[in-house]
Amino acid sequence: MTEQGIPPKVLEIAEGIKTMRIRGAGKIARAAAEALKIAALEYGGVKEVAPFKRYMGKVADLLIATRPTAVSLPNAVMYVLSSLHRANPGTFEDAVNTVVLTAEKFIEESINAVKVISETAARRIRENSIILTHCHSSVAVSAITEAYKLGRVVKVYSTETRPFYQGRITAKQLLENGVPVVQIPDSAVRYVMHEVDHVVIGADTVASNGAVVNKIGTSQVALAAKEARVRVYVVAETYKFSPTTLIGEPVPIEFRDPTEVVPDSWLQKHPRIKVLNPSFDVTPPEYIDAIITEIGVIPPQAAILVLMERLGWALDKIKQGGLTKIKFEDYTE
Ligand SMILES: O=C(COP(=O)(O)O)[C@H](O)[C@H](O)COP(=O)(O)O
Repeated sequence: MTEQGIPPKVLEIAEGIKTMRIRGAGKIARAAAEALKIAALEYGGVKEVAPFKRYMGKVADLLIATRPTAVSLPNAVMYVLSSLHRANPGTFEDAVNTVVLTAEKFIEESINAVKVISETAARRIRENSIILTHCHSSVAVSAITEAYKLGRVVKVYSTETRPFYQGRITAKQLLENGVPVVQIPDSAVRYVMHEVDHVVIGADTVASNGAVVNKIGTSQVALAAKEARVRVYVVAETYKFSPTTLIGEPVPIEFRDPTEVVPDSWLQKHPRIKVLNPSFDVTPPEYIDAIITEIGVIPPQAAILVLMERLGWALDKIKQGGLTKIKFEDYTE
């Protein structure tokens, strides 16, 4: 990336998100907040509020364009930049401070949310449980580890999560935390489901109707769990709830390069075979038993209440402007 005037460290974070060196909805959100903080501190333009706001809007657009599906990314960016709108800073220095302090607040609250969710989720895991998780969710790993510390987990099935194999990160982290883990191919989910007591998964986006968008294959896991009457818990911070879904905006699903699925040489050999690589899917609310957030455990159908409680400021904006999408200049101008 070669955007003019944007500090190299910020470009590096944006590139890291794009190439999935920084991945997982929570980490992406915190990295974006950190990038905004760096951008504010390293701003090299005219030291006045208006050009600074325009510059921050540009940085926001760059960050948001990196990956489309996890709403944690635009929510984090909006949380930080809307503070500029709310605080209405009189001086350039106040404006920079506002961004820096709000970014730090977001990061701190986000880390704290993971802790609260983990403690809450651990209490819902029964003694001697076998857990199944999919992909790599830092909240799910933390929640499962917390339950293990309470002596409630005897084994975790971790799917390998083709094509990017995030499940290997999950397996390694759980093992480092002392949790007995068994790595399985995604296609073995239904085979092991009869043994499983709880499915614990993360989320990239929760829609206003309680549908959960998460790593591709999550909906198949939930389907197999429903058939086997296994409870499915989604562990997700409230900034993963999407305000724009309330006005009917669909959650954009990211499609990634075919070479993540098959090697380029194979594609060259078989030019008429098309390869589809959707990165996320949607699990309908009826396949989810509870969404565990830092403000409590809710049935997916109560997602709207979380949106009103935590993202009311974004909802107000939608109502006022009748916007089909929340635009960043609405917060920064
Ligand atoms: O689907 C993924 C990661 O997808 P990707 O690897 O494509 O980013 C995770 O389950 C959620 O992001 C939640 O993660 P966390 O709980 O860490 O926020």
